[in-house]
Amino acid sequence: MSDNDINEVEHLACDVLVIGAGGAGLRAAVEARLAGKSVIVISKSLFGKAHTVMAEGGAAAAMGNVNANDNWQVHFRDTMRGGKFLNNYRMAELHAQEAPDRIWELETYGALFDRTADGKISQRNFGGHEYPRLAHVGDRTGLELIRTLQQKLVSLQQDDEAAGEAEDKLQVIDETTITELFTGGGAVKGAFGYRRGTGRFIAIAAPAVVLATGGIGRSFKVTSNSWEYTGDGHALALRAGAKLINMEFIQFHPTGMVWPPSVRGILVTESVRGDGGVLKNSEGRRFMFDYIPEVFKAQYADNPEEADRWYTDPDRNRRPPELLPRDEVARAINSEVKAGRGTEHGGVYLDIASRRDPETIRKKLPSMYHQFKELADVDITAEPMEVGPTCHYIMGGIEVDADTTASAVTGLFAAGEVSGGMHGSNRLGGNSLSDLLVFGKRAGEYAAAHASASESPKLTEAEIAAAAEEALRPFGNDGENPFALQNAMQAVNGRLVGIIRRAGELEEALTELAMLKERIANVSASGGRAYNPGWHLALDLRNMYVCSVATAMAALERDESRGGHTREDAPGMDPQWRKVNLVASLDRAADGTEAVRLERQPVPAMTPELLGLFEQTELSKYMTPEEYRSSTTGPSSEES
Ligand SMILES: Cc1cc2nc3c(=O)[nH]c(=O)nc-3n(C[C@H](O)[C@H](O)[C@H](O)COP(=O)(O)OP(=O)(O)OC[C@H]3O[C@@H](n4cnc5c(N)ncnc54)[C@H](O)[C@@H]3O)c2cc1C
Repeated sequence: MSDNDINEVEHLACDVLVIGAGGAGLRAAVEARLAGKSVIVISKSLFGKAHTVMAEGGAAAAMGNVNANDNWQVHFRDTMRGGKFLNNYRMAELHAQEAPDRIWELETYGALFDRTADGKISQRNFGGHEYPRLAHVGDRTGLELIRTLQQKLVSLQQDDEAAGEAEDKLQVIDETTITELFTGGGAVKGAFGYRRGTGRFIAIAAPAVVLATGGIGRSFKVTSNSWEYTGDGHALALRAGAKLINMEFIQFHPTGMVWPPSVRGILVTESVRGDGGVLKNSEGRRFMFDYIPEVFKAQYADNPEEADRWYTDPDRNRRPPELLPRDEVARAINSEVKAGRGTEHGGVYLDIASRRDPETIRKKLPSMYHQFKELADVDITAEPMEVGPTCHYIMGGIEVDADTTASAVTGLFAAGEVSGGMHGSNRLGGNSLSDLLVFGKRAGEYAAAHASASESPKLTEAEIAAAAEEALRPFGNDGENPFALQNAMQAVNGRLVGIIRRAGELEEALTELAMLKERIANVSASGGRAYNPGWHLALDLRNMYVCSVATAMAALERDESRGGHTREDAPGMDPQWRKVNLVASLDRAADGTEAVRLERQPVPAMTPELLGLFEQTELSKYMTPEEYRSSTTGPSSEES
């Protein structure tokens, strides 16, 4: 394409437009194409570079390969406990029921998981999961998942070619960022964006759009997330009229690298603890025994001997407290560092060297071995790692119907990390890869069905011109540099909306964010449109901003502590708050200014059958008596 084409908008159309080429987007695309629809998949980064590719530990699915006692009911229970019972129970139920099929199906697409001695898919232990449950490929599971789904896409394209399809029925357009969704009459009708390499605009008409854009981690400085995670899908959905739920719940993974500064935040997989690693403070104390909360006391060992026996005899011993859900471990590390028992660089020690032999460590954790060797000059087979909490995942996201993944906007679906509800207040490790497979498939299926029942929409020149004008606005501004503004926003979030929160600080955060609003509206970009990261960030900033405001507002409103939301001034869970979802929407004034609105919405009540999977004594720790008394008296006999 010559530079002369730069001002010509590229026009495309399809039945199902999938925004995002991570696991959720690719799984949705496969399903929509299998349903006979024409599909376009858009990816902000290079194809194959999505967040999913970074996933290390594995995908949780109750296949029962390593412990035959596992089944969907146990997985459901673990997921609800991990989310502190704020989960959309129907999503958690579908997820637990369908995850095994989604994993087995991946094998039929060509995935090669690690095996047990008797040839089944191997499953590893992870925090909050009662049994070994994570199907994995060493510590590079996401890479295999993406490789497999990409291969499936290529095979579908080859099928189309062999069938003599004149048109390209399954297109992948990478290095292209969507900046607007087009809507009309309460329905989505397409999207607008730019090709990063050239700056040329692209407009795609589609009656069904699946958002699969991942998370918001780049709003924080210390994060395991890559540059793409600027909350684009969350913000696009809000602007289109959809709602976000429970944006206050952000997962700070307990173990990110803390040293050297250039790699601070990069993830240290939970598999290190799943495979025997323990956390120690600067006094050499294995401190997690001091932090087992009341609600988990029955399931976690209170002494090192029992904890260590669990690795070889899980049926007769309780789990090590290093494998508590992530929110608990992150808070414990934070407390140790605050109490002055941290390491030189402000973390704690994660020690696998003294617990497993070097060969086992290198075999089970090859990426971790190389990561520490190359980035920190630390040999994890001989010395402990220094680790600390890092912003990792957002549990909040687009409010969707559990079965169909439909948002409040007709034709707009969402799956994967960008959607909310499934994980409640805290996600268990491994439950994201299975979530994106289960709900990615459902999104593709229901988006295809919606497209079948819809007319092909038309985009007007006026709405395309308006989207182009908005995208070019930073070039006409005389404001600040986008990188400086991103730093400022990250500083506010890290300092005032981080792992431990207080009402006064959240109010301060909202005031400081409000002051940033004007500056972000006036952010400027210079240079040309081809490969211009300053311009790209200038456009991302307004998305990060709106997500940050939704998070701070919800964090201020929820004056209790639950999962990924800890209020120092409101410690402990409140059963009344367990019944509340905080729902954010966007009000738009005539002059185009946006304001986030927050409302309380009741959490749907669990069915008696699902309530019956829990002991009433356990439910009483989370629920009001009226709620848990409607349940029967404990786990059904279906389970062993
Ligand atoms: C280091 C690391 C390790 C992890 N390990 C595990 C694990 O072991 N198990 C587990 O279950 N979870 C793990 N997670 C979490 C999990 O990987 C993610 O939550 C999950 O992969 C998200 O998948 P997704 O399909 O929703 O989105 P992603 O994989 O994040 O993909 C998002 C896609 O959207 C595109 N996109 C974003 N914005 C736009 C836009 N405006 N226009 C066009 N495209 C856009 C991106 O380019 C990308 O293609 C890990 C996360 C990290 C960071």
